[in-house]
Amino acid sequence: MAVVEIPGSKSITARALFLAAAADGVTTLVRPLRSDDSEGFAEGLVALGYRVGRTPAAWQIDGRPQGPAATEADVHCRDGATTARFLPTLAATGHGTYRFDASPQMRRRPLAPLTRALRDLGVDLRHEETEGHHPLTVVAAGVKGGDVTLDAGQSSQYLTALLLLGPLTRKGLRIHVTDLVSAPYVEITIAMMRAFGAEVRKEGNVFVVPPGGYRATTYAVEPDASTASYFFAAAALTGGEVTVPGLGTGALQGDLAFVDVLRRMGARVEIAEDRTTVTGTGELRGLTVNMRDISDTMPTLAALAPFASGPVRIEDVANTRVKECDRLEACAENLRRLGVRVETGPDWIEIHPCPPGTAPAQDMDIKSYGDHRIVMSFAVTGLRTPGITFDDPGCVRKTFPGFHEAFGELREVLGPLG
Ligand SMILES: O=C(O)C1=C[C@@H](OP(=O)(O)O)[C@@H](O)[C@H](O)C1
Ligand SMILES: C=C(OP(=O)(O)O)C(=O)O
Repeated sequence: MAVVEIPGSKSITARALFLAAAADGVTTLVRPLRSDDSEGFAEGLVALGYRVGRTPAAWQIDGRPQGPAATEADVHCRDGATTARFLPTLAATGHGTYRFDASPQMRRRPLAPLTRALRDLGVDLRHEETEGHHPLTVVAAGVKGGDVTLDAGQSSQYLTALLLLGPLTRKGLRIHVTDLVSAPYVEITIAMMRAFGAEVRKEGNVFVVPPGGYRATTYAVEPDASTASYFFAAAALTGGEVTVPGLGTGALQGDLAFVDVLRRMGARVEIAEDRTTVTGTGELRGLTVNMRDISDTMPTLAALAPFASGPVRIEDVANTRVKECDRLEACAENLRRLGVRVETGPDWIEIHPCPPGTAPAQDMDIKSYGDHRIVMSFAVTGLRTPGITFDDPGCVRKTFPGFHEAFGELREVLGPLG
């Protein structure tokens, strides 16, 4: 049996940093995620003139309800979509000229529905090269608020950014949402806004956010449920047992529902108040599953799928094509490289049973496309597939710099495999 301490949630750390920066007072963030995404977010805040004190155990942020202290800033958002979408939105609440850029990978990812909505709210936002992409400049003069329409069918992060903005506007916001993916992330946003003293009401498809700002608090970050998926999948695959403390019945993150998928496949799952345990039973059935709500765990399931006794079909995951890479094709290509039969459609992938390495494989070097989740997912495949290597193992730094060490330790505890 293995007890695995998983680092803090990326999504919760990003939201907490935004909320703390906008709050009235000093916020202490306990067990924040230390990774490229969250460090990038914190450094973005520093570039905007916020004071962020970082020790290994906690981060302290001096809130500024009036917006950034800097009147000019050049912010690099790295690979982080939460950084690239939330920080320009926060900057709009201030008074100054703020330029944002991102890595080549993040520059390719869209944000047009959000920038259109911000413009509709009167924000002066200019794209430098391509409409709806970084780099961009916000010439900020505060946000009045009012009604706005948003299509969040490509990313829920557009809606999260506007919800977080709501209490910082003069009149509040009424956000009319025409479509929404990754809905559980919006629930995280709303729960955390409440923890920082703000209110959100849902009236049908309209999210109503009154003005009033945020109150500073002490906030403990839960472990990252998407990161935990690799460790739970390892238990299901190997017949071992993995317990993750800190993720239980009260967890905010929708991605914990990945364990329900493992349960449907045959694993034993116990979700207690403060921990979740997955035990492999030797049985791993195929299934058809809709992963619209939990699509960050699509690659985890795809990488596990060839070991199932029947086909695994994952549906409604079109938006995984606009993540760090086109994840549907990246999963398919890597599985085919290992000799597995795979089909994809616009928003689905179907994987047929065939333990990787049993068919004559042409290439055991997994192509990561700079995507942390491709590497972490295929590390699960590697538990039962001798010889797997990665072209860019270090890209796990985005959310879990210590992943390979932690996964190696688990491998030791699970014992000889294969
Ligand atoms: O709001 C968030 O923290 C996130 C929302 C999801 O993105 P989409 O809404 O773009 O699917 C998820 O994939 C991402 O890793 C984190
Ligand atoms: C899609 C992801 O990240 P983001 O959109 O926050 O860059 C992810 O972590 O899987």
